[in-house]
Amino acid sequence: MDHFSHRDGVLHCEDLPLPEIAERVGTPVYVYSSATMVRHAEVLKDALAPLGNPLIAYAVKANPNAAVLATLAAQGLGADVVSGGEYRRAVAAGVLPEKIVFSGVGKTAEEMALALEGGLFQFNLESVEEAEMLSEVASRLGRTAPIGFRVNPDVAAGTHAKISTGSAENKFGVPAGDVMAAYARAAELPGLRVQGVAVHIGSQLTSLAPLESAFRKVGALIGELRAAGHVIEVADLGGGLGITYDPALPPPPSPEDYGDMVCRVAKHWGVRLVFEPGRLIVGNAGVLLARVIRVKPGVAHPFVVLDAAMNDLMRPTLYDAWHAIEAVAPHGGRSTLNVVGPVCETGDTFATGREMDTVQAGDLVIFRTAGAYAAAMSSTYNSRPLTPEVLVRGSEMAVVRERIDIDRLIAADRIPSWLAGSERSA
Ligand SMILES: Cc1ncc(COP(=O)(O)O)c(C=O)c1O
Ligand SMILES: N[C@@H](CCCC[NH3+])C(=O)O
Repeated sequence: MDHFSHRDGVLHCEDLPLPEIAERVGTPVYVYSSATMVRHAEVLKDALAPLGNPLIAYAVKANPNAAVLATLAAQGLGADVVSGGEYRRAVAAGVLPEKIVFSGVGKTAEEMALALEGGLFQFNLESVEEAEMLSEVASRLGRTAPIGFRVNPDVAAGTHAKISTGSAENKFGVPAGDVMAAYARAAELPGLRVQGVAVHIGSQLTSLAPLESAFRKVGALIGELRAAGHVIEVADLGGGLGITYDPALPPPPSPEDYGDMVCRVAKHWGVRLVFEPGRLIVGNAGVLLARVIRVKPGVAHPFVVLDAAMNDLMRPTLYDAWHAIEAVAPHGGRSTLNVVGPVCETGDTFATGREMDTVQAGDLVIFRTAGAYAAAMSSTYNSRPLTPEVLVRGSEMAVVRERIDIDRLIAADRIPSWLAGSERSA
């Protein structure tokens, strides 16, 4: 069921008409459906239930809003974090530390200490150098760090090059040929307890084949590691399952298909499985609601200039990503349009030659599938305010991030004293 649908000719989020949100909070604004997030969490839990007691550690980077994290924590989900900031956000929102995995190639000693003191399920390490640093930090704190290495299985994920992580040339993970030596070294380090293995090959994967190939390599590796005397009780299979952006394209595999594949491959590994889904849980639970500032004539097609821009939604310019754009209260016609924002970059283009609802100045539009890697990647480029976020539940709404306005941004800047004699102070 789609929680963003038309009722009486107007798009609603659950039971709330989107124009009401625009009126109360202004535009642009991110709008999230609580019911969609809960349903996605439930569908995934059901799909993975045959695997025993898997840990579903939501990838916080997809949408780190505290209200989103609290919604998912209430569903029993843990968190996959990649920074001290994400760790702190997750814990502050109610995620249990024992359900947190810490990923990422560049954890600092401070971030390691934070997670060791607060507690976590596992560090996913990406190099021997990192293992050595973690052992030192843990020893200094009188703790033992539970670890697994993230292996780079060298499989082509078949996704956009900028979000592919499991090929040999990517910075992520320990190369397959170095994995046994990495575990041997970790076993010697006093501050570490080897417990698992991890893999993650990329995001927005639309085929199960590369995932299955990576997981089979992990299965073989578990056998080799055990034969070498390591205790392997955990396998973290990462995230990456794709979602529908363009309904005209074939749908990605369902969570059920994914669960069946994992069952076939991993059910008898004798480990606790961990999953790190991000986009799958929140991607289709959010839209970006924006207003048309004006429609400007163009040579090939008119330009629809919105009050949202690339600083609010980076995905189109960064990955050539396609997001559905729809009028909130369609007038009935269809047109071929270029949809752009006000930022001074040609890349501030959301769609070129898009056949879509005809719109005029003052109309509201939405970008669908803007729950993941959208608000999370926004900035204040061009001194634009940071877009607020709203969570809807039924006919209730809550502003879950305020608009960070320009006054706050100006107040955060400092003019150094050595400029005191300059013209501006005259
Ligand atoms: C280590 C790790 N885990 C999980 C994810 C979440 O990926 P997705 O949102 O595609 O499920 C990512 C992002 O690619 C990641 O780098
Ligand atoms: N930011 C990317 C996904 C990155 C996944 C993180 N490893 C996107 O919007 O598709």
